[in-house]
Amino acid sequence: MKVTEIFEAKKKTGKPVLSFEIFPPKKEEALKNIDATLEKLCDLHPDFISVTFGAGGSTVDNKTVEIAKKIKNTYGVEPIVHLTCLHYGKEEISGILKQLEEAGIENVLALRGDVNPNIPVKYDFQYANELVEFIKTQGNFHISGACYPETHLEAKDAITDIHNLKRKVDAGVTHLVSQLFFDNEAFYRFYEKTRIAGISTPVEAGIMPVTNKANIERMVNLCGASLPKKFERILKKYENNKEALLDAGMAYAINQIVDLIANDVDGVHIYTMNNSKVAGRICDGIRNLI
Ligand SMILES: NC(=O)C1=CN([C@@H]2O[C@H](COP(=O)(O)OP(=O)(O)OC[C@H]3O[C@@H](n4cnc5c(N)ncnc54)[C@H](O)[C@@H]3O)[C@@H](O)[C@H]2O)C=CC1
Ligand SMILES: Nc1nc(=O)c2c([nH]1)NC[C@@H]1CN(c3ccc(C(=O)N[C@@H](CCC(=O)O)C(=O)O)cc3)CN21
Repeated sequence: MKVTEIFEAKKKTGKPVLSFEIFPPKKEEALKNIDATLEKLCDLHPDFISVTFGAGGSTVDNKTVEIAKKIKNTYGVEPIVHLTCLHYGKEEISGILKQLEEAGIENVLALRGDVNPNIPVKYDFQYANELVEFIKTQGNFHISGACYPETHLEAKDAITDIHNLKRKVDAGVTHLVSQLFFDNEAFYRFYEKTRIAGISTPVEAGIMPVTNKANIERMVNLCGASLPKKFERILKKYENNKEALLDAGMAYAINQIVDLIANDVDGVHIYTMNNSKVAGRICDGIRNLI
């Protein structure tokens, strides 16, 4: 099923779409555990699960398609396959799309991807909208894209970023997933701007539950998300108490999601990142809201 159809069906129920994100583990050992993780995540009945793509290098070692197939065929959940294009060329992307078509996987998330200084850039694509245009020529895929409630770090300003987002939507993106954020007001302001710009696709809110301080700091540096005062106080108070920080992080994420749902958000995308325990705790907290 295409993601657009999932949004249409969910809209009729008055409930938001719920999705998770996972990554193919790098270590052989973790790869063995992925089945147990997938089983637990799929037991929570998300509407779809997105699977990240390597930053670059060999497409042969890339486990993304294999994991997406498992999500679809073994667990009956719809997968979305991320595709990044800075470090891949047209032929490689085309090859992966062929594999997806053969596997009956219809949904992709077209990303430019982060710059990896250790891998040479291929110059077939510079921005995600170019990847979207290329995918359009390669088959009948539903294409999702990323968006930035607090503006992409490399963008000149917020207006330019929204104009670039509109270009990406005009190229064929029909669903947006937001970068992670901790301040819902920033998301609401951004959502309004997308409507003013003439973007009418559903926008899912990206929520990253705090599991440890180092991880959050790394992600905040990479994404440029602002930290509200009340969130900073939590991080500071519990930075040396792993269990307490996890409890507080769960409560914060659940609180954010409850507020988003109360404000009729189209969907919530949880950056669960292979942590089924965290996904389970969050779903427990919102069981009657979704
Ligand atoms: N779930 C995930 O894995 C997510 C990953 N990301 C990462 O965020 C980064 C950016 O990816 P995308 O949003 O796909 O990139 P994008 O190509 O849509 O935008 C990247 C930057 O280039 C600008 N830009 C876009 N199109 C342009 C054009 N045609 N001409 C000039 N400037 C343009 C944008 O304003 C932005 O500053 C990547 O590193 C991606 O991997 C972001 C969100 C979620
Ligand atoms: N700029 C940007 N790049 C991204 O890759 C990205 C975003 N933004 N925004 C949201 C999601 C969140 N992402 C994440 C979040 C956490 C981990 C993580 O916990 N990684 C583990 C293990 C990594 C591994 O084994 O490969 C870690 O401990 O760092 C990974 C990707 C990827 N996404």
